[in-house]
Amino acid sequence: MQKFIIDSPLDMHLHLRDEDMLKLVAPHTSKTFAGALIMPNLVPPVTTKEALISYKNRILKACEGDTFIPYMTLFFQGNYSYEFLNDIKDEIIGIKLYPAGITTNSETGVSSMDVDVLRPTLEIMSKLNIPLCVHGETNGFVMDREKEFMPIYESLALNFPNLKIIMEHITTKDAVELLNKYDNLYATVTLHHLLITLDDVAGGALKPHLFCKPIAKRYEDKEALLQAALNAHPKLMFGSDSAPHPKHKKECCGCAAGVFTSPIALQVLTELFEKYEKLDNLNAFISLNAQKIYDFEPLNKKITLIKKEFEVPNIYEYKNENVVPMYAGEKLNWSIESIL
Ligand SMILES: NC(=O)N[C@@H](CC(=O)O)C(=O)O
Ligand SMILES: [Zn+2]
Ligand SMILES: [Zn+2]
Repeated sequence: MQKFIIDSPLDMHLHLRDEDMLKLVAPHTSKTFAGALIMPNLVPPVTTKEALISYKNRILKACEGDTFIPYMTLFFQGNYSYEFLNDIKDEIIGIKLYPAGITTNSETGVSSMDVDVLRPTLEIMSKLNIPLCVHGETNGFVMDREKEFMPIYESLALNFPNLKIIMEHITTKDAVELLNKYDNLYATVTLHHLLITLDDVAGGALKPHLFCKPIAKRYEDKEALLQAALNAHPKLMFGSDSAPHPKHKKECCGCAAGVFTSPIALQVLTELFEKYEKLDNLNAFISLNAQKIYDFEPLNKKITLIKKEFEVPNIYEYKNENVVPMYAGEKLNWSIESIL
């Protein structure tokens, strides 16, 4: 096959940051994606209606000229009232919960994952039909953090059967298996976790641009994620978790966690699904599943990919900001031909 059309791609887990970094990275998503779920971990995090609407407007401005919907999220706090959530519910697609200190800009996240502590807010969310997106890691041993979080997902799923729970950026076989156990559990998976294991990050010379949370795991985990994605598991959505940090914060002592993949995501996914002869499932994985899970209005943006070499730039820059993409300087087999 020489050409492939992706219908209304959606990125259901995206970090756009703010100010010049927002202006630098947003167009890399808004040109080629129909919409994206925007993470709220700014400094300070997005916790008020005012902050949310003004952030949405800054995003729309950074994406000017593109047909693109930013689906906004609120940063979970245990003290949101029914009135507050009822008032903001039409502005948001979900609320993102971070255990405190577990990842970039999560210091003000929740300090307890006890269901009874979280119950008041989660009951309001169930009633108002607001999905819960979760960064599911404990603070245990780094390779076991997601696995150790599985009982927490189970107890959330059991205690709040009417709450849609999205396990964000899953990285383990255990999480894939849990998807099939509870009706109200869903998940996103990134591009990089379909491609790399811990070996690619730290098995040879350390690769800071592949360092992210949750850390890439074992071969069998990658394999389970890949099979679920290639077969367009109906409860799994594409969420790039494209998480830009400036080069000096990646290539240093104390490397920030996050992989920047927005400019290469569609090309690499096409190559991957083609390699396994699963291109027929790509539109479900990258768009239809999310539309069903989140109940979207119909979308219409067609991206034509062509089998033609694309050399990934070494760095993207705007004013004083810069960011190094995954596969910097390398050649990909597919390029974006046109956008309609
Ligand atoms: N994934 C990451 O490694 N980093 C994300 C935060 C997150 O999604 O956990 C970021 O905001 O930089
Ligand atoms: Zn996260
Ligand atoms: Zn993220």
